Amino acid sequence: MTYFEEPPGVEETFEPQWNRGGSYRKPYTLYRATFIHTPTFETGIVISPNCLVGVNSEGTIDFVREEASQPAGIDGIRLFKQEYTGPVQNLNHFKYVDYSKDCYKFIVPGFIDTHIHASQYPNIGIGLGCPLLDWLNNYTFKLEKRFSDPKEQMELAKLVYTKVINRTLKAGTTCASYFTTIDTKTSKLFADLLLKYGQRGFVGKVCMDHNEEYPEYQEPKDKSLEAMKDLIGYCDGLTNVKPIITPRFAPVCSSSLLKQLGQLAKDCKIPIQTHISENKDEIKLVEGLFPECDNYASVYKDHGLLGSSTILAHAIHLSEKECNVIKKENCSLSHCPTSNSFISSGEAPIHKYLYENKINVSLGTDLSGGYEQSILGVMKHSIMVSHHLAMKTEKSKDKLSIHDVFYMATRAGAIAVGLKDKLGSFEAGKQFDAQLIDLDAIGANTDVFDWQIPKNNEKDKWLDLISKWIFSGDDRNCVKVWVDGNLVVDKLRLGWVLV
Ligand SMILES: Nc1nc2[nH]cnc2c(=O)[nH]1
Ligand SMILES: [Zn+2]
Repeated sequence: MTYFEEPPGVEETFEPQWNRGGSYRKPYTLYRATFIHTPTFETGIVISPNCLVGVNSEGTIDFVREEASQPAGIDGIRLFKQEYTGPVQNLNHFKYVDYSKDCYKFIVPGFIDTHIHASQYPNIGIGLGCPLLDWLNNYTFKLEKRFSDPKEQMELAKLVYTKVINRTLKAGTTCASYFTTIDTKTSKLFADLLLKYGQRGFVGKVCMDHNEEYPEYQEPKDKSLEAMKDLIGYCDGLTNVKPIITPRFAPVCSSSLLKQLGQLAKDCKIPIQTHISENKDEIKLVEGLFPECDNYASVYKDHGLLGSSTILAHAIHLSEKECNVIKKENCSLSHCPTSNSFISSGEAPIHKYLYENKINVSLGTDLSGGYEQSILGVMKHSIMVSHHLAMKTEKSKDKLSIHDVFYMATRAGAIAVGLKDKLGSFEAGKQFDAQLIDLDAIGANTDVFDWQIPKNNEKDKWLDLISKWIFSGDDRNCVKVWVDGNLVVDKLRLGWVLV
């Protein structure tokens, strides 16, 4: 038997070349650490100190042994090997990474951001105080249009898309459902960059053919459909980078485009993302444009765009009738509270959607309506917005809990992007998409005092630490990130820099 225990910081580095068909094989790796996840909505947060997780060369979790009783280090590994009955035939060479002795470190699933506009990244923090429709016309369409300008598009796209992928990855986002722009060439470049940096992602070339307020930014219906098909072909055969059909939102799409996109999604078995019910003026606009439809949700339903692979972003002002349609169609919502506050769109009643309507609700940064690139920040803001809602409604049950937001950031996200069997928690058969959190990371804000350190698996103390992480932590606490078992961010490695 050979094994090597590596000090934190000198693990394998990411080599992206296998993504388009290379043959790199990772060593079988055993991770020992405190693992924290929400396997189901009902279970709540499960904390497993001294847990042993085996990850095979495909990055798939081979087994999870909770509260492994073996001693850490070589003795434990010898014992483990004797007892191993998993599917790997020849477990002679493996790597062993042990974080269990460090009480400030724990491993959580990678975050899943279910609504983010990659092209809007440069506009973070810009446009404060502008309501949605003005914000789109004054800031957003202008920036997105530049990605179609032959004079600057490739340079601009490379600059912006490289930054947004790396910023989100280093904040623990292992998978995201992106909007790009109406431009196909730069959307393809975006797919290439996801592959290059190793983030799992959905590429949504924006489809819109009816932009009355800003006619310079739209494209003819047939061109939009052809471009979408072109992108679908481009992503064919890729495992971690997939296309997603993206009618921007009903006000800028003709009925015919919506219908044909619904059909395309069905024919090619491709997921769908769009916006819904974000702003009251937007809702009035939709009523005027689609008088034959019952409500905003019905516009999408009547055009064949609702189903279990549909992500609807914002959903702040839904009627009960619309909630019923969304539940019946098994769609997921993406809650974007930082954006809803920044553009002052409203406070979505997420507790009600989760517990009464039983709709799957995930989280989105919605850059750059949202100013927060990290899902950890969105978790914090979700709770704060729910407290404001509860003060307004005088219903304390409107408040979201730590468990709710942890679940929404991980498991609910996996359900929303159609990867519930593959991502979102630590179970045998799932991919190892994970982040190592260090509350004692260099430069971090999270001060943990002696009496706050959990001993003997004290669950309440662990929950306090998780709460401390959500409220006073940030991307500095996320020190390593794995996608498919590949280490794609390693801030413990000497010389690590953000691209
Ligand atoms: N927040 C937000 N809402 C939208 N509705 C339609 N397009 C957008 C967008 O880019 N951002
Ligand atoms: Zn959006």
